[in-house]
Amino acid sequence: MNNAPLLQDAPIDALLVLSFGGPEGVDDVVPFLENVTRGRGIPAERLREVGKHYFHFDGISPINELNRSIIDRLKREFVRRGIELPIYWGNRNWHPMLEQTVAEMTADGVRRALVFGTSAYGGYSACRQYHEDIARGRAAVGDDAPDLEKLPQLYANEMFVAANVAAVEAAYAKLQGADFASGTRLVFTAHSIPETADAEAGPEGHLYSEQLRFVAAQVADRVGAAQWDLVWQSRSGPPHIPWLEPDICDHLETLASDGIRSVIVAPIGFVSDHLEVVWDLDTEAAAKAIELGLGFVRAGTAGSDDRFITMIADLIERRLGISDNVQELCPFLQGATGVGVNGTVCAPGCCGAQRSD
Ligand SMILES: CC1=C(CCC(=O)O)c2cc3nc(cc4[nH]c(cc5[nH]c(cc1n2)c(C)c5CCC(=O)O)c(CCC(=O)O)c4C)C(CCC(=O)O)=C3C
Ligand SMILES: [Fe+2]
Repeated sequence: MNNAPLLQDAPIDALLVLSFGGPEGVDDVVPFLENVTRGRGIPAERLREVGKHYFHFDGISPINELNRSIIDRLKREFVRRGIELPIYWGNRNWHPMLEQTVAEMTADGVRRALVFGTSAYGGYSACRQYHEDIARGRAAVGDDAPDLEKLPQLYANEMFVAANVAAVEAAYAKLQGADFASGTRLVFTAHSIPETADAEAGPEGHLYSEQLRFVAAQVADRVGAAQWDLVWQSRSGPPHIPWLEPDICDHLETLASDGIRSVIVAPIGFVSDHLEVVWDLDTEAAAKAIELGLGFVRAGTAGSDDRFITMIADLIERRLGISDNVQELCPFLQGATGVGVNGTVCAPGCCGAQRSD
C-alpha cells in the first residue's frame, strides 16, 4: 500500500476514534479555546471574541454529537461484520480528552490500537497534528501506553468520494424546478490554512490543496458539472498573514457579478456538519447569498452517509487482513497517506512543518 510504518506482527485489540473536540455549553467555550490555542497565551477576552460563533449555539458545537453518531453506527457495523474491537473516543481539545482515553485504554489492557482520525486530508492541521496528538496522548500515560497506528487519509477513498457525490446530487435535486436552476455553479469549500502551511505540506508541497482539488474534480466529474470552483472558508489569524483564497463570501460576490444565479456549496473539506459548516456556510455565506440574490443550497457532508461507516470498517478489515474492499482512487503521494505509528510522521516531508508562531 505504501511504505509507512505499521505495527508488526501484533494483534490489534481496539479502535480509537480521534477528533478535534468541541464545547458543549457556554462555560466550556473559553477553556476549549484555551486548549485549541495552547501555549500561545491568548487572553480570555480575545478568546471570547474568537468563540462568539459558539455562543450563537449556546456554546454547543455539533462536532461531539456527530462523532457519537459515527461511533454508534460503526459499533453496529462491527457487530454486523463480526469485528470484535472495542471502540474508544478521545479528542485533541475537549472531553473526552485523548490523554484520559489513552489512560482508560491502558487500564483496560489494550496493547495495540488502530486510530481513525476524523479528518480526510493531509497537511499539518488535518493530519500531522493528529500524529502529534497520538504522541502526546501516549506520553501522558508513559511506558504502558498502547501502541497506536493511525489509519490513512480518506480523501482518495472511493467511498468518501461517492458519499460526497450523493450529497451534491441531493443538493441539485433541491434546486430542481427553482427558476434559477439554470445558471448554477458548483462551489466546493474547505477550511483555509496559511499559504505557508499549504506550501510546506507534503514532499512536493501543496499536498492539502491538491488533495482537495483532486476530490473536487472527481465529484464534479461524476455529477456532470462542467464548471466548478474550489474556494476556502473559516480563515482566522492576523490579517497580514496570507491564507488560501478566495474566501467563499468574496467568491459569491464574484459569481453574482458574473451572472451566476444560484450556487451549490459542497463542504468537501469537512467530514461532518461542524461549526464551520453550520455557522460559516449555513449562516454567514447563506446570508451573503441572499444579499446578492443568489440561490443557495448547501450540500451535506460525508459523515452522515452510510458509505462513510462502510469505508471505516473496510479500512480496518484491510488492515486486519480480513478482506480488501478498499478502493483508493488516487494515492498520488505514495507513502504519504497519513499512516504512522505512535506519532511518527507519515512520511518524509509529510504532512507539513509544525506551526511556527
Ligand atoms: C485544516 C483544518 C481543519 C480540517 C481538518 C480537521 O477536521 O481536523 C480544521 C478543523 C476544525 N477546526 C475547528 C475549530 C477551530 N479551528 C481553529 C483554528 C484553526 N483551524 C485550522 C485549520 C483546520 N481546522 C487552522 C490553520 C487554524 C488556525 C491555527 C490553529 O489555531 O490551529 C480554532 C481556533 C480559533 C480560530 O482561530 O478561529 C478553532 C476553534 C473544528 C471544531 C469545529 C466545531 O466545534 O464543530 C474543526 C473540526
Ligand atoms: Fe480549525
